[in-house]
Amino acid sequence: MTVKVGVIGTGSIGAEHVRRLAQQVSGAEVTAVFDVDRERAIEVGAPVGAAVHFAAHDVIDDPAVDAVLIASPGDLHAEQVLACLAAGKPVLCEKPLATTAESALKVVEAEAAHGRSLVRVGFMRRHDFGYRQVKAVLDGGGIGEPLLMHCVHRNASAPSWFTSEMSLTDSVVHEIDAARWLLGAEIVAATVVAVKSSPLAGGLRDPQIVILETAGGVVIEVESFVNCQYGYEVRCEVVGSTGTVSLDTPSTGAVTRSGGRTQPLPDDWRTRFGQAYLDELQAWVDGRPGGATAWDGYAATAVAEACLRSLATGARSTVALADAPTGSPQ
Ligand SMILES: NC(=O)c1ccc[n+]([C@@H]2O[C@H](COP(=O)([O-])OP(=O)(O)OC[C@H]3O[C@@H](n4cnc5c(N)ncnc54)[C@H](O)[C@@H]3O)[C@@H](O)[C@H]2O)c1
Ligand SMILES: O[C@H]1[C@H](O)[C@@H](O)[C@H](O)[C@@H](O)[C@H]1O
Repeated sequence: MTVKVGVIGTGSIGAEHVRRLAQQVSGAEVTAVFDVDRERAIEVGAPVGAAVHFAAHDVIDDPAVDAVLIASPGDLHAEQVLACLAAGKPVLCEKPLATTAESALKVVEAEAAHGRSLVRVGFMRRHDFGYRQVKAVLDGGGIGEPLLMHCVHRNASAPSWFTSEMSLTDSVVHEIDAARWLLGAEIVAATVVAVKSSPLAGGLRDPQIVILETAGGVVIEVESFVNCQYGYEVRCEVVGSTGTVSLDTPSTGAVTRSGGRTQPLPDDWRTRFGQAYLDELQAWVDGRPGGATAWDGYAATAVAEACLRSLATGARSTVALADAPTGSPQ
């Protein structure tokens, strides 16, 4: 059976998802798209034969759409996911699920009322081969008891409209989700530590260091540097009671010759996580379990909110998650 997908938002990642769904994911086709930038929607949707609609709800209500992928700006996600749930359609929502914990919780509650899993959140690192290897070692007890975690998340440069807050809600939110998933624990507190800003960061607080704490006392230290200049780099290391496990930058194409060794770096998330996005889409279309749930999206947003409070005040900020509603897929 072919899953007919409607896509809302055909910007950078929306266009990539449309292309993957149409060309690389088996059992899927893109039947409808919408973007407020109509020319962009036509440019992306027409080559794959999708109907180009005039509103998001036209995509959601289209009888030729079985499932919806949302890749619009983050502040629209919760409302659009709620509309998909009202129509009873499965939805893959790009991160973040919502920009406030309150609106994310409404999504969790609306899904629970359906009593079945309809929402996936695009935390694609859960599908990345390297991250999955780290997870397998941790789950197998390969390093004993996890004690602390170091994370590095660097982008070569951020767009002009990027803010210090977005370094937390757009970038660090990936580490928040990855840490929760890898460690199997909720994060209970966040502290943003003031560090010296790069003179090339255009006035942003950049880099930033964030200290997260889990319920079981594991401390996660995250560096987010969105104007590091040199390329895209995502790394992490979990230190356990009997060893460590690390995710390094994939080292394909390293050149060793007289004078030294050079290793190419990905330009950005497109190249570094290309296979993870594809695996995420294929798993979603196949209806396979795994991937981030609405609850995961809610928890990540609640922790990101705590980061924002800490950024504003300089103080440690605690996270108080609501009780999961009955029937909510975890
Ligand atoms: N998982 C990842 O690694 C990853 C990577 C990139 C982006 N994202 C997320 O995907 C989302 C989109 O990011 P992007 O980089 O593609 O941004 P973008 O600005 O390139 O694209 C957003 C698109 O949404 C459109 N849009 C604006 N208002 C809309 C509306 N009301 N309805 C429909 N479309 C609307 C814009 O015209 C634009 O084309 C963000 O939430 C971002 O955090 C995730
Ligand atoms: O929206 C992007 C995307 O989520 C990338 O995966 C991340 O590395 C960037 O920092 C973020 O700005």
